[in-house]
Amino acid sequence: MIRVDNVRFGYGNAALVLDGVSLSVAPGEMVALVGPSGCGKSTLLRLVAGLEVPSAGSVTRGEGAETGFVFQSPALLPWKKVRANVALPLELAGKPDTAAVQACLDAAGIGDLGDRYPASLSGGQAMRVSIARALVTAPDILLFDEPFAALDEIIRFHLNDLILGLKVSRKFASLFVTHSLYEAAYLADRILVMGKGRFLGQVVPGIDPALGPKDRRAAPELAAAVSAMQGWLEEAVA
Ligand SMILES: Nc1ncnc2c1ncn2[C@@H]1O[C@H](COP(=O)(O)OP(=O)(O)OP(=O)(O)O)[C@@H](O)[C@H]1O
Repeated sequence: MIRVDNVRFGYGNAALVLDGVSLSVAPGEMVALVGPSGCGKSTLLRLVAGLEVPSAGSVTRGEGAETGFVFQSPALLPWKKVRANVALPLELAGKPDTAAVQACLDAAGIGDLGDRYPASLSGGQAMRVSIARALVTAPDILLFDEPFAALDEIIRFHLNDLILGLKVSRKFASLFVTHSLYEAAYLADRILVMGKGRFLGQVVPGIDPALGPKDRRAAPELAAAVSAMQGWLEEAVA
């Protein structure tokens, strides 16, 4: 669904931010990107979204693939009710669909908040609205850029489980940028560890998908995946 082939990219005449990066994401697969601040994770997402163009190499998405974005800031329009915020991508595409909006509110666990204004929501609820808005066009690809970094840990755990459920029910392919090695191990099928402008290595947690949240968080595979990521990152700074 996503293929990045030997991409090089720099902003303007500045030094290269990405220097020969390749990755692929299969339909329904979630790949996490972790790495130190400034290594180029967000830039890579922008290239995959088509917001930037590589100076060498190529980025391809599945033919006709619909792409959605979830950022750290929910960026809701304060003068519109929750329902209207979620409906916005469909309105902009000229394809209003009230049932799809309600289905996405339900899927995000906020089926009863459609008539509220953003100012009345908690941070976790606002993020759920942002997720519902990203789902409303039934995307084949979802790009997450540190979506839960500003939220407290318990809310973050709930949202992690929401994403795991949606990944199965909505079947999108996704790239998930996070600073949390633990979150990456909990969510992703595969984790790509980045150093400055390039990949250092890959970690496959292999946690049994049948495990419930409590057992998943306690799984030895999760701890092993975090430790493997730490290994790659420490080697890079050594
Ligand atoms: N619009 C821009 N113009 C010029 N340089 C930029 C721009 N955006 C990012 N950069 C630079 O590109 C490099 C990579 O930035 P990027 O935001 O992709 O890193 P990141 O890994 O996502 O960082 P963080 O984890 O802190 O969000 C940094 O040196 C940054 O200063």
